[in-house]
Amino acid sequence: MNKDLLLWDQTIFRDEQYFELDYLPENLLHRDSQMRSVMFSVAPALRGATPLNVYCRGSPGTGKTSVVLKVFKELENTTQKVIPVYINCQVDSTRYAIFSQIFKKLFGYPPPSSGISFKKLFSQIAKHLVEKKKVLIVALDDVNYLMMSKEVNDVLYSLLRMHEVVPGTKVGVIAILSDLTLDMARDLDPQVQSVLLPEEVSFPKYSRSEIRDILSHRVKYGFYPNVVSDELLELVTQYTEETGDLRVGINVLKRAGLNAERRASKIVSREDVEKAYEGSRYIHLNYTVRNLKKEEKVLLKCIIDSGKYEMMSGELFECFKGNTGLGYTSFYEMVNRLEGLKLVNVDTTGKGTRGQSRLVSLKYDPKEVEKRLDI
Ligand SMILES: Nc1ncnc2c1ncn2[C@@H]1O[C@H](COP(=O)(O)OP(=O)(O)OP(=O)(O)O)[C@@H](O)[C@H]1O
Repeated sequence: MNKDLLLWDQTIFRDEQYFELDYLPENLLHRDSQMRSVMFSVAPALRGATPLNVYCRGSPGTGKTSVVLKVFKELENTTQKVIPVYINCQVDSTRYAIFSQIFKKLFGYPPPSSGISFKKLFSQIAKHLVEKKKVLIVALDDVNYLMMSKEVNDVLYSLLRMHEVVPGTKVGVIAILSDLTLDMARDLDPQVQSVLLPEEVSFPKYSRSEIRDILSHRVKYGFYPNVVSDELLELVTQYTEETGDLRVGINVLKRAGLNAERRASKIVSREDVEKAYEGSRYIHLNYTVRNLKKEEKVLLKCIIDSGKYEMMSGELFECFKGNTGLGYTSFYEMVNRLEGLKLVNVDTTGKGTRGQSRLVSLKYDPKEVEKRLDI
């Protein structure tokens, strides 16, 4: 028997949980200052006072959710006075749904399925907080989903002015935003802004060496020794840096490991990684396309329909204008945003005025983009 081959009951994974996307690492590398800032803002709650509100801002896969969940875990381990509630706004995207989740966390069961009015839901939550002397902290992850539906003002207003309706309630909000074209300071009603006044915590993209550090940690604990060479770790790092999203690297490692196992190999090969990347790179595409505005999708569709997968920006603008009725400023902003999201490349070597002769090209296979556009 070839001893280099894996037996059917053997595995190269020491612990597969290190490659799960919801795995919360014990140590969040390179996010000390963000951890400190969020902890500092919520610290007043430990003393029974109202915490500062926080606004975490950064592109996808830069550790925002992980930092907030880590702080929540610490809070729950430290005190009974604070009730942290994590809301995924993509799932719970209305004020009623969000308050139902808060109710469930406070009481341990959901509000009656027969349905109660929002007013009643609100007052039961507030009453409970006052009676039990608890401070409520609500994390609104992917708050852009509330901003698109304009629900955000109602949600924040209800949370942050709860103390005016029911004196004695203490509530803090942590808003997490990964759509960098939106801005809480600009896109909220002035009345809401005047009560939110958040501490902004920014999450820059990880540098190449930071990505390498984080991924090598996963390799060390997730695989047995020598399964992934340094050279291949570098390749995965490079792929991850191209999308700027750590999820891609983590998923490439997992898939590459599975590819190796399928070949009954005890080590991961370059082909295993390259094949894995073909699947994993679309994680970023799925996430970003889903969050685009309709007009941005139209812009991508114009490039796809041209059949060339790249277009001069003047020509692209004509198509965009024809389909949306929007002007050049919106177009210019959207192209920049799509570039920032790493969906298109913009070649700025052209000589035209106001960037009219920039070459805009798709970074992904047009067929893969089109499948996800949903317009
Ligand atoms: N500093 C870090 N150390 C270790 N793992 C990390 C770190 N930052 C992020 N990760 C991992 O990367 C993945 C994405 O992180 P996370 O969900 O926190 O990012 P995010 O900024 O909230 O993304 P999004 O905006 O897309 O929701 C997770 O699997 C997480 O475990």
